[in-house]
This record gives sequence, structure tokens and C-alpha cells, in this order.
Amino acid sequence: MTSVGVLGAGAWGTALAQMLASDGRAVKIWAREEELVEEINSEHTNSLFLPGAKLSESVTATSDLADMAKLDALLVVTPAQHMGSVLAGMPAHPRDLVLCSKGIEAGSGRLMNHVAKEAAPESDIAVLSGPTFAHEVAAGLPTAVTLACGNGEEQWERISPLIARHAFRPYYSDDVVGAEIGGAVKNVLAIACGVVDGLGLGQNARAALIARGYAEMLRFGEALGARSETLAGLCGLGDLVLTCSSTSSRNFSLGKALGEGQSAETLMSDRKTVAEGAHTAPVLVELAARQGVAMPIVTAVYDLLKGDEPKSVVEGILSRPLKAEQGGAG
Ligand SMILES: NC(=O)C1=CN([C@@H]2O[C@H](COP(=O)(O)OP(=O)(O)OC[C@H]3O[C@@H](n4cnc5c(N)ncnc54)[C@H](O)[C@@H]3O)[C@@H](O)[C@H]2O)C=CC1
Ligand SMILES: O=C(CO)COP(=O)(O)O
Repeated sequence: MTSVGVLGAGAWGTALAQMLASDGRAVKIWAREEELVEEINSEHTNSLFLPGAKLSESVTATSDLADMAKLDALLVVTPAQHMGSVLAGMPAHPRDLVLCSKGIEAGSGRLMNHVAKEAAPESDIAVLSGPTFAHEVAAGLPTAVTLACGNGEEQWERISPLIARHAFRPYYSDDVVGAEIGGAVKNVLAIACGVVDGLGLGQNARAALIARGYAEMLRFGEALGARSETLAGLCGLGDLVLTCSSTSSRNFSLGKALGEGQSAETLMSDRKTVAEGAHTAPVLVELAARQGVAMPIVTAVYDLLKGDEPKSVVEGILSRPLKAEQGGAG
């Protein structure tokens, strides 16, 4: 039987391992924390990152990257900023790497598929992304995702049966860049929606922000070669709607706390879980400027994270000159 495992035992890696094991399959998960390896193997829980979820006994954990190298396919679920170093620490790599992290590498500005390709040049790369709160997937609630295969339909035929379950429906795409940009940009926009909520600006403002944020995602995606139909799908609009409207989102909650007046510095230094949008915003602002793409909402989030005062940042957005809704430069 083809073997599949999960690299990273945060909330999402753990939920994916449980989803994969829902048909009785043996699933190996790599955890960085020794105490978590012990807990998953003995208690079948992950109280650090996914409290409340009960895992199947067929999910077993290891802290040895060599165990993961032997598998046929690996779902890669480290935080985006650590994907390169974790993959580089493996003695070899499975044939298929399915990237499930949502972000852009700070410093280099690389998308995750470029990071993975450099660390594991022999592997075929795919991207899995969509509206998927970890606790819901772990509980077996249904959702659907984009599975963008860098090697096209041949790779899809190989990996989709490994990943699809009754309540977890991958949809085929070959637009890896589009799938990655959707997930990375929506995290930043979710912070903005949280700020609107924290400031009490109302539901109209949030809907307007989602629509204008989506326009930013489309413009940026187009500049990097993503297809707009990909961004209109599960990994773009689908995930944007989910993350921008729920305090279950860490990014939304971070924004809400900022809007309520907590300091960015304190919020970031106190974190145990990852809010990828905070790491993506600065590098996204840089990449957008390089591409000549206007991203005023993303820039506003960056300013807030630098410590600018929420009310004045919102005032800046509202004072922008009026323009045509479609086709303008921003
Ligand atoms: N939680 C969710 O509902 C979803 C998360 N994602 C994405 O999955 C990725 C992982 O997020 P979560 O599983 O939620 O993480 P988490 O916030 O639950 O846990 C933090 C993770 O970071 C790891 N970590 C911390 N420092 C590290 C280091 N130096 N090197 C390697 N790993 C380190 C920890 O071991 C832990 O696995 C992120 O890119 C996130 O955007 C995607 C879809 C859903
Ligand atoms: O990506 C997610 C859901 O699809 C999770 O969002 P947060 O990282 O904001 O919690």
C-alpha cells in the first residue's frame, strides 16, 4: 500500500493526519516537540496545538525526520518560515510533497513551491489549500480543497486517492502559484477584517473589505502568473470568506485584538500558535511594490503590525481617491 505521512504536528498537521487515518490507514506524523511525540503515541491527543481532538490509534508520531523520508507521499505542514529548514533536515525526500502551509518566505520572497523545490529537487510538488479550519477537519466535518499538482494530471491520479476522503474533497488544478497566492494573501486580509471587527466598524465594512481585498489578491496573482479562475475557487475566495468572518481564525483574532487596542508587539511575542498573515504582510508589501501592484489593504495591515494606530490606518484607507471599481490600478 502506498504510504503517506505528515510533516509538522501543529493544529493543521494533526487534523490532516486524523483525516487521512479516518479510513483506517496507518499515518506517520513528524512532531518537532519530543513531549508531543510521546503524547500522540500514548494518549492519542495533541493538547499543545489541537486540544479536544481524539486521534486514531493508527496515527503514530516520530521526531526522526529519517522516518518520513521513507514514505511515498508527504503532506508538508510546517509554518511557512520553517519549511525550508525542516525539508533540508531530511536525509532524502518522498516522491510527492504536498504543501499545505500558507505563506511566503520572508527575506527571499519565495513561494513555498520554490522553497520546497530547492530543498527537494527530486520530488514532485503539489499544493493543498482551501477553507479548512483544523478543528472541523479533525472532527470529520465536510469540506473541499484545491489540490494543485505541479506535474499535472499524472500526479493527480497518483495522489488524489491518497488524500480524498468522504468528507474531504480535493478538486484538481495545475495552477500551483494560484493555489499558493490565494492562501498566503487571504491570511493578511483576515487580519484586516479582524481589525474592522475589533474597531466595531460593522458588517458592511467587512464585506466591502473582503471584496476590495479580493481585488488585491487578483491583481497580485495576475502579476505572478496565477489564473484568476483559481483565485475564484476554494483556495482563494473560498478560504477568504471563511477566514475573514470567524474568530476561529488566528489571523482574524490577531486583527480583532489589534483593533481593540492591544499592541502588535505584545500580541506577536505572546504567541504559541502561528498567525501566518503577520509574517506574510511585510514580504507581500515588498513583492507588490516590485511588481508595481497596488495593495492598499495589505499595506494597511503591515502598517498596523509596525505599530501604527488602527483608527489612523483606517482613516488613510477611507481617504483614498475615488476610482473605477474594475480594471483600475488599485
Ligand atoms: N490551523 C489551521 O486551521 C490551518 C493552518 N494552515 C497552515 O498550516 C501551517 C501550520 O499551521 P498550524 O498547524 O496551524 O500550526 P500551529 O500554530 O498549530 O502550531 C505551530 C507549529 O509551528 C511549529 N514550529 C514552531 N517553531 C518551529 C521551528 N523553529 N521549526 C519548525 N516548526 C516550528 C510547531 O512545532 C507547531 O507544529 C501554517 O502555514 C498555516 O497557515 C492551513 C490550513 C488550516
Ligand atoms: O487557513 C485557515 C483556514 O483555511 C486557518 O486560518 P488561520 O491560520 O487564520 O486560523
